Amino acid sequence: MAESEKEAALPPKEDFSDWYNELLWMAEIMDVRYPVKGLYVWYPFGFAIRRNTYNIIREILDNSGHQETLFPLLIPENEFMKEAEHIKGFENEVYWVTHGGKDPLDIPLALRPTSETAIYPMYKIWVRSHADFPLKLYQIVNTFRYETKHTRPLIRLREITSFKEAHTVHATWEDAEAQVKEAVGLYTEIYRRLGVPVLRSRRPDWDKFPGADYTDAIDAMMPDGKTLQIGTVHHLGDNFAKTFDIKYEAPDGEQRYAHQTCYGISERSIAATISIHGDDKGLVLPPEIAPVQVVIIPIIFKKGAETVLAACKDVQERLKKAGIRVEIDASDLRPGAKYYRWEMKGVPLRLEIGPRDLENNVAVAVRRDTGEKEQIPLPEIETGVRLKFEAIQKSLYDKAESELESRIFDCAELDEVKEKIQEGVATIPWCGKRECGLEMEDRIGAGILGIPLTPRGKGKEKCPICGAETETRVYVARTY
Ligand SMILES: Nc1ncnc2c1ncn2[C@@H]1O[C@H](COS(=O)(=O)NC(=O)[C@@H](N)CS)[C@@H](O)[C@H]1O
Ligand SMILES: [Zn+2]
Repeated sequence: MAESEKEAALPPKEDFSDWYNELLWMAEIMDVRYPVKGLYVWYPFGFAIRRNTYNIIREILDNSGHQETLFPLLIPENEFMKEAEHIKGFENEVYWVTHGGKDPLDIPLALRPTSETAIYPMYKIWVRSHADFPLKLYQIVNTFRYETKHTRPLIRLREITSFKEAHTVHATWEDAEAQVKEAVGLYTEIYRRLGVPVLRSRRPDWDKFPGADYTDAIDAMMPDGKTLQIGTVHHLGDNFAKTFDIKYEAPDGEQRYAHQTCYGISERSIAATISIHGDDKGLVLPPEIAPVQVVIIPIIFKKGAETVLAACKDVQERLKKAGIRVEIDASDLRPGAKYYRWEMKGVPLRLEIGPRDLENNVAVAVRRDTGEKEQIPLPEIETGVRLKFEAIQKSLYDKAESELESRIFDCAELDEVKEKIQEGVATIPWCGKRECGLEMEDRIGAGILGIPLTPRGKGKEKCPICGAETETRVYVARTY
């Protein structure tokens, strides 16, 4: 567990990078002191946020026809090296196991960077007929990528500890396309539950997943104006089916290659949530994922201390019975120090109960996100707290959404794009030709994020590189 007192003070959020690093420690999310670069340790409090977040992900996947499973971590080299594009995309990132004890392994084993090459040899055995479709499995595992770019807890790890990967199989390309659309919708819903508004776009061809026909991506806007890729959905066509010989008997008796998709989310989901909602006092957590949803602070004076404490315990019991995660802070810290500690941990609602409140038969509810104070009659405490949670959830999302919208800038030419991506995401017309796209990236010094899935074109415009007429605008942004 972390030291009792945190000496350092949390930097202001506008120093986002320092704020983020300090917060992970002061709110006890992840400990970065593990002696392997890119590998970090979950504190129990952070792990509880992860558990609550992934319960939402499981709920949404399980309620949309997915089944959870678990495949091995180690992938034999001969399977890993089967799909050319996939190899090219991952050969510099994959870790290899070469020995078992003192014995060198006759076939080196890859630590999964993602699990296509672990799963698809099994899909080849399992898939027989169109009646087997749609096959929609997912797993939540750790994966390993030898990232050479700057590693960062929750954002860019070498051991991705919370990699949710779904792998689906369908009869036709169109069925797989429909699944991609469903997955994009599911990811949008997952992030709405986390209070995180997202940008959805089709990655340019040169930035799609290795071995995919195309990649649709979900990006969040981080406080520093850079975007973070917090989910990706890939249409794999029949590329992997041909490589791994995944065939099915069609209704007409023909043997056909299957069509596939895969889509992933990692602990970046938590990075985005704490970064977008946090403030100068620390975490601000959506109630649904807060490990502690309510903290009760007894306001104790010499006289009547017992009565106040007993009332607090009663409120705690009632809230627990209502399924709410609630603590009482009856420590001998002065109230201000208590508020500081629980605000750092993002507890959505504080209930203050003192002798005068008992006389009025109320508790004073203080919202973590707005600081707003309001009395809740004790007889209705359960309902009152639930209503506060709903108000907090809505307000977090609405605030983040208007912040995101205010940081999307429709630009007329490249110089304006260069300037605006310092603050957020720019849109600019693009004819769609590769050479124009690459030239544009070169001139701007930042990447094309993608073509918005909800078009943002403004009628007929000109490609800033070749002048061709186009109705498409693309997102351009600095990214993590
Ligand atoms: N090093 C990393 N650390 C944390 N999250 C990562 C890392 N690399 C990728 N991710 C997250 O994992 C998601 C899925 O990764 S991916 O490479 O785009 N896609 C796949 O691996 C596909 N097999 C779908 S599961 C990404 O959208 C990104 O949000
Ligand atoms: Zn062009």
